Amino acid sequence: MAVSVSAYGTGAGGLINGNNRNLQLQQQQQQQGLIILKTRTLQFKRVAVAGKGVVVVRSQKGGVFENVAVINGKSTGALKSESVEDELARVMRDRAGKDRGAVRVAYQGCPGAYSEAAAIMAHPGCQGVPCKSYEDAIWAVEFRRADRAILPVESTLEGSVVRNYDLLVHGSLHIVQEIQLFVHYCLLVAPGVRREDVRRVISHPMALAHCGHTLARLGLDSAPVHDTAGAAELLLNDKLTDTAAIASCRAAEIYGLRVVARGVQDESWNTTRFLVLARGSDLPPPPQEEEHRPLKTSIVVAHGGGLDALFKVLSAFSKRKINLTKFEVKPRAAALLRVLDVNGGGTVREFEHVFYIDFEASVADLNAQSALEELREAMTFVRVLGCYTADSKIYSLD
Ligand SMILES: O=C(O)C(=O)Cc1ccccc1
Repeated sequence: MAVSVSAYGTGAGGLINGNNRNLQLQQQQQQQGLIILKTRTLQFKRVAVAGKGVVVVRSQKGGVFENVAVINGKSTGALKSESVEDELARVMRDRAGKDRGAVRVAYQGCPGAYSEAAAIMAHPGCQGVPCKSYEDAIWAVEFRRADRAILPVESTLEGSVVRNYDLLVHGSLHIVQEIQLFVHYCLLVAPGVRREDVRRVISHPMALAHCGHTLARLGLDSAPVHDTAGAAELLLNDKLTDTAAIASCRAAEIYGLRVVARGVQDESWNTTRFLVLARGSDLPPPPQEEEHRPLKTSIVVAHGGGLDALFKVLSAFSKRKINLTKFEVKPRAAALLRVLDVNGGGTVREFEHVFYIDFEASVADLNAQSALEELREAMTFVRVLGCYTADSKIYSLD
């Protein structure tokens, strides 16, 4: 009987030793606010200590989740599922109020997703806030359910994740940090499934793209799902016996899956870049120039078209010897950039021609200010998305 957990622990250290029917729990591992538990009779995915004593454990019978126990003396009968969720939400809110230390980082996916790992890399000890979509991760920060959001925005193999750039440009959050990862993928199966039983693979679209040649060589079909860790969870919940998930080793641990292959990515040098976003009202102090970690500024430029636009933008930087690390022409097929033109009497204007640019200088640098001023005169719309320390290191993630 697969068991899952409905909320995210804060690693409050509150070890659960509740004796509840089959639920003799013992702590196995504590990671970054997660307590991985196993029991003799039940394979827990994860049991969250949402606050003092309130732990919810769910079982799934025929696809229907029900709460089999709530530790701390309250029997399941006393709690209907929605009240359990409400109680958890209340406890989590209380804890969030008390536990100001842990930065809450919203990410798209389930615990064990690569974005969660990137969040922990960016903010060690952070509290992950799993979200159903990238939009939800951004809304979580907008509505103060999280302090930061982390989004994958490009990879060397696949280029930019245009829809995430669009989310960034259309939203009001600012880039405060970048982190680059070598993402190394594993092939996971549910317990009892053999490698030779696998006919297809499910995972996040970007993970499938990064492993495309490997999957073709293995003769495996593939289907995109929500996220890599969500794919791992699906194997267990739907008892899939002919399907594998491309996900992390950590997802295998959390969801009790077996790793049948490691390093299934096509190119181990492939790098995925994540951006960390914050509310404008909550920006960290402006980054200081450090010798080995130059500053970077990201901007978006929209214009009315014309071949000279490209020349004007490039010359504004080149004549000031400002190095560009990214120059992306937003694909025409993607949604138009729609902005409220406050200078134009508050009219909404739509732009078909948009450049995403990163340059190596602080937005406060006078030389950069001069280049931005020239762009503002020549272009219709220029917005600074953020100024942050360039991360020259590339971390490895399994
Ligand atoms: O699905 C995940 O695990 C994500 O966090 C998205 C993702 C997928 C592949 C590489 C980097 C991020």
